[in-house]
Amino acid sequence: ARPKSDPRWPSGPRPLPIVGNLHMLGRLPHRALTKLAQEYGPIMSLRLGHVPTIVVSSPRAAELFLKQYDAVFASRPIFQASVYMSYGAKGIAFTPYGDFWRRARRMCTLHLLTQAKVESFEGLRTSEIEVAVRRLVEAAAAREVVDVGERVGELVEGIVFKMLVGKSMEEDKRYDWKGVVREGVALAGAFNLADFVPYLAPLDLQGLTRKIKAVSKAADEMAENIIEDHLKGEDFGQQTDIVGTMLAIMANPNSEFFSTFDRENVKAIMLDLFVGGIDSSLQTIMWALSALTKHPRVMKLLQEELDAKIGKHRMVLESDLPKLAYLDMVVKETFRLYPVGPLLVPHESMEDVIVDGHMIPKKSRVIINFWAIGRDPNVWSKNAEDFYPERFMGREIDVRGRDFELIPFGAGRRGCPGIHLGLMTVKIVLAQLVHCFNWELPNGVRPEEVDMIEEFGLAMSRVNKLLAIPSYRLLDTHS
Ligand code: HEM
Repeated sequence: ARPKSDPRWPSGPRPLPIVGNLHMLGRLPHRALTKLAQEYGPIMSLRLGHVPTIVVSSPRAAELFLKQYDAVFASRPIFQASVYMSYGAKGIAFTPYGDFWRRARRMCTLHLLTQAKVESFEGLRTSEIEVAVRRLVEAAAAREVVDVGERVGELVEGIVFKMLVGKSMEEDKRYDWKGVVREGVALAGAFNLADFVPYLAPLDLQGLTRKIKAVSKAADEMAENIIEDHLKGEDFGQQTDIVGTMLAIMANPNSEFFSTFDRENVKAIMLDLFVGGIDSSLQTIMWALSALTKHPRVMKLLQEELDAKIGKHRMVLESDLPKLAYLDMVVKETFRLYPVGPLLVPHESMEDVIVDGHMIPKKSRVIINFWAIGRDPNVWSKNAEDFYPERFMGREIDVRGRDFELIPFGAGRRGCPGIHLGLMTVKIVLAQLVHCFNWELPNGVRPEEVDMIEEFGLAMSRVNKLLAIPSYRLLDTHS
């Protein structure tokens, strides 16, 4: 089908030969697409290279694509990154809809990423957080300027890695684990020309495919080692970490997942959990801390809530989290303004379908611009650009994919299966860092000067470091 010739194909900017509208995306595609949608509407069409693409930019339109017609749009396009990093799309996140994807995802939601499984790691989180807090107390005593991202990075990587594979990255000197995961995330999130103009793929003009191949080789060796270490472990079957649990389920003849997945599937699923699980939580915490540093009024209110509900004589416990209503609003406001997945992950249609009067052909790519929705004054009123957590007061708006004005985890069949883990990590780490420390800006930097400049990627991050001097604010033995 040549969508252009169908009058019901949604309107959009005129494509150029070969590149289509790719050249219009720039370094910050979520912003460029938001501007274009202001001209062409909440269901707009583009041609990215050769690929017919629909961009969705309002809550109502998102609900059509992710709820009403979710079954049609629940597939994913295959990217160069999925070919090499996921063994030909054998994982979850970048795997087209089908029987395999359904079973892999079912295993995650039934066994690996359940609320109960997430809660079972409370002890691990507590001890990792205590180590990080202790180190920060030392920095505080020395009035040290800390690179907040580095500290939070170590902490979150430590927690998630231990949960996934049962040990820390530092214990295993064979690889630069962090480097591999970080590079994998960066490459999986890049717009690769080869994904849009197939006949240019062999030229690899941006050099991305070469880099993808190199990092997948390292990731494969790492994954092989993790699997072997688990299978050889004397406690195989008793291991509680997520990879150990997965391998035990697959080896159990009574499990519905017995012999379902081959070695490459196991590695691909595992790598998806690394790529999906670490940076998303880490960058969300960084955006929240940056916004709080920039807005001392909000920081003060959050610390007052922590003081009132917990008191200055102890650290935050996970069981305190449900009592922290203002923290919940701060986290929602962070997701709204600084979503780590501003365009979620691309979807692909599995059949021709008419949505809201528009004919959308099979194999169209669908981009949900949640960044545009989060900043739309028609949805959030005139102060949409302000960091103002109070906007959620008394409003039943949830992040779990039910309320389409706030979908940082996506929604529907492809919505994030790691949502419990993500929310838990973000909330407990953020609460603890704000409860235990004041964060003062160094060298006379004023709060309003903290910049919020973003870099697009699979997990959108700050461009510049956040530097601050912690000072301990609890009245206990650490001081
Ligand atoms: C703050 C934390 C997180 C955020 C904001 C987040 C956000 C997202 C988003 C936006 C998507 C795509 C949804 C769509 O396409 O409609 C997604 C998918 C996914 N996420 Fe997360 N995520 C987070 C944490 C996690 C964690 C902790 C894990 C696992 C360890 C995880 C694993 C995945 C996987 C496997 C998918 C692919 C699902 C599929 O394609 O079926 N995420 N996430």
